[in-house]
Amino acid sequence: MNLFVINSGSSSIKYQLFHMPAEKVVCSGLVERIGLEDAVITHKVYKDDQQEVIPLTLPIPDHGIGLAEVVKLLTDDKIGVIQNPQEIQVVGHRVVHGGESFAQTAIITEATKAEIKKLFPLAPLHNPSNFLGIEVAEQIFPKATQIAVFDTAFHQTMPAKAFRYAIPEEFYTKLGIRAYGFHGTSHKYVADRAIAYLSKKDTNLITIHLGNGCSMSAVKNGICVDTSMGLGPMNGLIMGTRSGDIDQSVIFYLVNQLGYDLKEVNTILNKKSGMLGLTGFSDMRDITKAIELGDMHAQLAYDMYAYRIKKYMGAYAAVLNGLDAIVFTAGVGENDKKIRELICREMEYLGITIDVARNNSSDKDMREINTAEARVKVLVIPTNEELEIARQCFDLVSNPQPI
Ligand SMILES: Nc1ncnc2c1ncn2[C@@H]1O[C@H](COP(=O)(O)OP(=O)(O)O)[C@@H](O)[C@H]1O
Ligand SMILES: CC(=O)OP(=O)(O)O
Ligand SMILES: [Mg+2]
Repeated sequence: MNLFVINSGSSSIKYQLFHMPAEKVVCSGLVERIGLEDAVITHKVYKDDQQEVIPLTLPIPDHGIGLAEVVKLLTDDKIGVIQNPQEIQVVGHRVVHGGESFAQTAIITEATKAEIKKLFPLAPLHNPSNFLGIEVAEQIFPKATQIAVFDTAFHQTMPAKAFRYAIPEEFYTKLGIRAYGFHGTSHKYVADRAIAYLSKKDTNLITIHLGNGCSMSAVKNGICVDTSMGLGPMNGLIMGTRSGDIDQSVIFYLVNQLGYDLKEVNTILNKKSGMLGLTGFSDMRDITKAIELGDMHAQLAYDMYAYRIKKYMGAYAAVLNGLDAIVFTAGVGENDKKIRELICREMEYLGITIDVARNNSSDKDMREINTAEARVKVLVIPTNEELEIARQCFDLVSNPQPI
């Protein structure tokens, strides 16, 4: 079976074409820096264990144009891997917000699309591009079964004491206002790998997903018990362009005292804050370069970013009542050794110490970076949301659920 996975992030589109059930990757790619002048598509074709890499640099203003370019590459006369879009039987889509309607992966119907659309206001950087991806894919692959895999699904196991807000009861019961959590596909994928690696029955894990969006989860025996994002993907850690936790008074002050309207405040907190607001750069690679050039704003932002994560680690170690491993994943977590070092500095009390040489290794595979004597394993596990999505889609079409 040819199964194509589309993962639209806030700044990127990742995609992979799999032969299932063998999980063989036929081609994969990444459209990065969407919205910037120098967006890059890196398309990889795998043939007989050989890899051909095709890099293209072109302006890509939005996710729709990005996806159209990807489809051109898939069906290209010379480097294409399919001749006809009808060769794709299943398309798996990452959908960020599924609310309380979707604790499981779902076949996309008009009703599913209506639910996804209803949740646009809660995930404005994501659900619209996920939805666009679905509509583009329905046109390009009209014969394929389209399936949605939700970021929120993994977190549906959180207990009410973790997901409820202390606001009047009816806001939850009538309006569904609660914490949902995001990046669930990634947290689940790396947690499952960590558990297999630890080969231990009872496990307490903290998974730390640091991409453009960032979140952390406390995972007990493979089940999510708490996570840092909330009603929408704005809460918790400092991110590329999102503030993470702030005192709600900031919003009232901006609106009531300084005359901002709520739309502006939303744009500020979602798109102009986080590392971008503090430094002028949203991409961690630009920030580390600025630090090397002596930029004090960049250094402070970097310190704040690490400090916020450290605070959540303390909270989650308490929630879990113990810790076997912490896992770093996603663009920043997998690649930025300095941030891992800064986060784990002075954490001996929790049993966390990093081995400098192991942390500096440029090995791309899953690896352990703690010192030999450390009580807690510190793991770097490359996330693979696309593979996790492919597995869940394959399971669903192989064992369809009664409706
Ligand atoms: N070598 C690197 N060093 C530091 N940060 C990196 C590196 N490579 C990628 N990143 C960071 O990873 C981020 C993107 O992560 P990713 O998980 O792909 O994000 P998303 O899925 O949210 O678009 C970029 O913003 C960049 O800051
Ligand atoms: C939910 C979220 O923040 O996703 P991403 O990191 O892909 O932007
Ligand atoms: Mg991502």
